[in-house]
Amino acid sequence: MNQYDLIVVGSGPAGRRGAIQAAKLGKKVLVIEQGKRVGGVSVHTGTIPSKTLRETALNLTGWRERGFYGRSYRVKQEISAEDLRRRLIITLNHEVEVLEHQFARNRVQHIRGRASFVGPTTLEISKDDDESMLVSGTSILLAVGTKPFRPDYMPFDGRTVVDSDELLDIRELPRSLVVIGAGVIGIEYATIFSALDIQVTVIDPKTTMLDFIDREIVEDFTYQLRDRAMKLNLGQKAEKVERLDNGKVLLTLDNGRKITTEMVLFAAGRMGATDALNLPAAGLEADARGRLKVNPETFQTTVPNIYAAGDVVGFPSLASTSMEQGRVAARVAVGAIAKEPQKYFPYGIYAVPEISTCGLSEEEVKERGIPYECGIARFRETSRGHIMGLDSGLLKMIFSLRTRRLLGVHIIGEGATELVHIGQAVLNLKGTVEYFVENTFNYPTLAEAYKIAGLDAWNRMGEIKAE
Ligand SMILES: Cc1cc2nc3c(=O)[nH]c(=O)nc-3n(C[C@H](O)[C@H](O)[C@H](O)COP(=O)(O)OP(=O)(O)OC[C@H]3O[C@@H](n4cnc5c(N)ncnc54)[C@H](O)[C@@H]3O)c2cc1C
Ligand SMILES: NC(=O)c1ccc[n+]([C@@H]2O[C@H](COP(=O)([O-])OP(=O)(O)OC[C@H]3O[C@@H](n4cnc5c(N)ncnc54)[C@H](O)[C@@H]3O)[C@@H](O)[C@H]2O)c1
Repeated sequence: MNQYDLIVVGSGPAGRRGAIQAAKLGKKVLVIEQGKRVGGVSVHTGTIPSKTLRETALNLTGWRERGFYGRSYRVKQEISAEDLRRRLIITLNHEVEVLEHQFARNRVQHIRGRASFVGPTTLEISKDDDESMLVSGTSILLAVGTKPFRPDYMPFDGRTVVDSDELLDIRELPRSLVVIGAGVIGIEYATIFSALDIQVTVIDPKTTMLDFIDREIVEDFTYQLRDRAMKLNLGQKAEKVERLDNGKVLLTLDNGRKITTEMVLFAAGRMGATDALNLPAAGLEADARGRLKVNPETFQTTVPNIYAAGDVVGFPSLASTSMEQGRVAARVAVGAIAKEPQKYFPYGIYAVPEISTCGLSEEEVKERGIPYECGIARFRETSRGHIMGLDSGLLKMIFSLRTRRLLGVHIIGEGATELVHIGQAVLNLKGTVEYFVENTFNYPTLAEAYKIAGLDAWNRMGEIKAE
């Protein structure tokens, strides 16, 4: 039986970062991945495909130029599923190639197969050809991620009623789409398909959406979605979903309303992918959603030599945070020093328009009883915004009146997910409103919105700290 310093199960963001970190520290590392190619959900069915689809949709529709040429402007008149898939395949191939090369040059060994525990230090790898082998690791990092929640009552067929994995394989674009679940996945896909001029309806039993985002940003977002005729049925439940003989799908809502659509995307959460791991053999147990409990600083599970990182440990379930968790877990696992991560990480929602946020929302600041002031800039106030033809976009910053420090930055509009990092740096470096007032920003840029929002807050804050 081959013996390794660290065995990593899963090659998504957490697994690959963890594996490479341990290899850089001179350790003998094995990655076990059941998928045909390395990369995990992030590369094959999650982050990268959805963001590629978004970019392709925006390019082919000419979305970014519509501020100048009107809503009917299109770069390509008839956009097909094949148009979207073509670019997806090229992007994914590049991603996999880079990963395989990283594994090879760092001497990370990689075996394709499904891992399950035989004991706390031993895993069995089952391969496609029914062969299996045993491997042993001083430490084991579980980076198995999640899979879509697929309840029995949903008549999935991979064609007209699909989950977010199956959506990437559709052969034809529907003329209408109902999205069940107004979480991040549901909202991102709903707005991407709406940008393709597909009639989109979103249904969610909750009366609000994206609750972790500043309300003012969500209100602006909601206004923009309604303005382009997307239907948001919040506080409503799809009680019955039936496939009809004519190929369409009929939904009956709890208020009696009926909706007929060509396609349903069910995006109501994800489950930890722990069912195949035979956890009891290692002395571990997952919760009802398949997730593992870890020490949030070391990512150690209740079994000392077994670590878990990424989506399988729950919130925040992002590729970005998963990478960092995997790196920290691997360092602890092989006995290296691991610093605590910085307090504030950004959240990017790649909807159309995109949203990004870092730090406290206005609601959270109020809840904590911190006296505060907000500064707001609209992209249409910036020269760059004029050049780009932007008629929407908003940057909001919240400052403490006691310390003058930045508490949160919230952005909606073009480039939000890139722009947020300026705010993130100021937050983590404990900067104040003066940073934005006293520094010169490139001109014309969208980043100038920081200056405008900083001045907006500063004008109302005065120059003296509140008691
Ligand atoms: C549609 C969608 C869009 C997203 N967009 C974003 C985004 O824009 N930004 C962002 O930061 N995050 C995004 N995410 C979240 C992001 O994809 C995840 O946070 C990230 O992939 C989690 O990484 P991970 O390493 O935990 O596991 P995963 O990427 O889920 O990878 C786990 C891997 O483990 C393998 N595996 C599981 N069990 C076994 C086993 N028993 N044996 C061997 N291999 C196994 C799986 O095959 C898989 O390849 C998105 C997710 C989805 C679904
Ligand atoms: N840009 C990004 O960073 C990004 C993008 C996509 C996904 N993700 C990550 O993926 C994870 C999963 O996203 P998600 O959107 O699937 O889950 P989620 O848990 O965020 O949202 C699920 C939504 O479905 C609703 N819902 C729950 N059960 C339902 C039911 N039975 N019927 C109808 N609606 C129901 C909930 O009210 C909720 O609004 C998130 O934690 C997110 O962090 C991140």
